[in-house]
Amino acid sequence: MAVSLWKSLLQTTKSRLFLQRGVSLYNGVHGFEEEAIKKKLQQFGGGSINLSKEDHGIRVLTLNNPKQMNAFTGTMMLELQERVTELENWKDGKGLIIHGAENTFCSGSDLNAVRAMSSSEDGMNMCMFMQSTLTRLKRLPLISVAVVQGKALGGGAEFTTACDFRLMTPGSEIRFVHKQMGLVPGWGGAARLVQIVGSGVALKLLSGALKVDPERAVHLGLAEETLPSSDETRSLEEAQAWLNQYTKAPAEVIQAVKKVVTAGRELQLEAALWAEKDIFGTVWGGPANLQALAQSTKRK
Ligand SMILES: CC[C@@H](C(=O)O)C(=O)SCCNC(=O)CCNC(=O)[C@H](O)C(C)(C)COP(=O)(O)OP(=O)(O)OC[C@H]1O[C@@H](n2cnc3c(N)ncnc32)[C@H](O)[C@@H]1OP(=O)(O)O
Repeated sequence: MAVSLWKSLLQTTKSRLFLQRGVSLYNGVHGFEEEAIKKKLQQFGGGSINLSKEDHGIRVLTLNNPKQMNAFTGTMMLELQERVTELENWKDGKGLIIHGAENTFCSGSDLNAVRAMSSSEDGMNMCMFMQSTLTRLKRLPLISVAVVQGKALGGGAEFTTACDFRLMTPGSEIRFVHKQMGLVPGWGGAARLVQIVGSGVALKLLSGALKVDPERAVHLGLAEETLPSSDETRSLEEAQAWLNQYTKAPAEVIQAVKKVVTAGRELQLEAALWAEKDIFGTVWGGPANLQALAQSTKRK
């Protein structure tokens, strides 16, 4: 009796904690010194992370540092955390498109910052900071899609895996170049890659630092499809049309859909079932549900 009570309390706590916004993956117990790393990252400026205005429940996040092929500077890492917080508080959101400025996705960490932060302490803190931000990004109750134009290298390749889906433009490539730098992914990219393509394919992509073109990415299940256009504006429009297929419903329904899928992916079965029950309770008898019940029983 006591064991089952304890177990059920643990499941509830896990499923409730999981649904909370803004929860960092790491804290002082893990040796994460968030304020110290923020101060350090502030020293490596350049570029920005821009978030467009809402358009039919969809916003566009742009990695904007074209002079360095959209490499992530320290201040871009800080701005990304701020934008994710903004998105967590976006009540009417349904979808998010992420792309890089000037027709390339992202060439990973800014190597100038990496060189200046080569101590183990800095490396671990940056790794925990980015893992935490990208985990929050992946858990957003929005359907997210990365539009890969040009190159997504190193941390850029990892970033694409923090989106629900990837669409690639002709001639683009995703490449986990970490091995060539004597590294492994540290932004959570390896763990997510295994979830997306399985451990065998992930092992090949990482150990071979393989260039993954759109055809191969679709074949491996890493990307959904190759967009027809490589032109920046047109490919964004095509991505928007692709995403529209999955966002045609009120925001609270789309958000609930994403939440049950995230729970199913991240929690153990019983905790996922608890979470699903809680999420189901937010839409049962809600406006969209009542409206659907009042209409025809035929699903077209
Ligand atoms: C911590 C490790 C890991 C992680 O976070 O998980 C990383 O991500 S480390 C970074 C991994 N990325 C790379 O190693 C890519 C390095 N860059 C390249 O291979 C090439 O630049 C390119 C992206 C293939 C583009 O080549 P090309 O079209 O020939 O352009 P240029 O090489 O002339 O680049 C233009 C300009 O951009 C600067 N650049 C590119 N990438 C970075 C970067 N990651 N950090 C800093 N700067 C970068 C490059 O130096 C050029 O600058 P200028 O010479 O001043 O014009």
